[in-house]
Amino acid sequence: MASIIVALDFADRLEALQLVDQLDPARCRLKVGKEMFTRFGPGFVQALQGRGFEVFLDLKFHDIPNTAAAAVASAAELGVWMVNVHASGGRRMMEACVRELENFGEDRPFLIGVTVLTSLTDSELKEIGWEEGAGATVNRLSSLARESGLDGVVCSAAEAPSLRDAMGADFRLVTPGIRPAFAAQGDQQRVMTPAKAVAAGSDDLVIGRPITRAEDPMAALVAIEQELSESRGV
Ligand SMILES: O=c1ccn([C@@H]2O[C@H](COP(=O)(O)O)[C@@H](O)[C@H]2O)c(=O)[nH]1
Repeated sequence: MASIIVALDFADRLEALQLVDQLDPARCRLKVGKEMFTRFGPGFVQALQGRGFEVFLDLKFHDIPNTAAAAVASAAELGVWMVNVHASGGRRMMEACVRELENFGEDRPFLIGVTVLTSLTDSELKEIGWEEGAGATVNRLSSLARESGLDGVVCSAAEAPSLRDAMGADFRLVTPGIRPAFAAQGDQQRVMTPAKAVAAGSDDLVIGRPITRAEDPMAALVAIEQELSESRGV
């Protein structure tokens, strides 16, 4: 069954924790990204873990192999559930990260590769020299990530069906850019509703503002859970 990962992007630690304290670790995981980690550091991750949550540390490392591998090891020491690197950092960088995580045995976090940010369109990709467009680029970077030993990728749900076919069932597809019908698209470009994302083959739905910026965040989460149950015929 697909999981929900709530993206905590808050400038205020207390505001984030007020939301977290209404959530149930049995029903969702939490994502800490660049904003909150830069402001509040490992202590914030530990505060979430102390409340029983599994944490996806979404820092999207992209650096030379030695530096990226050391950063991933630091995340593993923090005991996070999942950590990520940019697949465009290349094979040697990803392989170095995988090797480093072998030191953590079965306690290691999942390591996934960011393919093409869900905020990017084909024309924006052309501007940075990625001429093939999102679909083909995501396929290519996902193959590289799998060959390098990663557990899965971050992609948009629009790319999930072809990746699921190509990569098989045990390659994790983590999809941000989830937009329920009631939510604004904002800066996201390659978006999909929760039910369609699951039908497309997503394993983990990363959902931020549709929940965190809703007038009633818990009602928004319940509506999303209901959409998912109905799509499963539950
Ligand atoms: O391609 C990517 C990679 C990461 N993200 C992150 O996911 C959340 C999405 O939040 P929303 O508020 O639901 O848009 C956010 O933290 C991003 O940094 C992504 O959106 N796309």
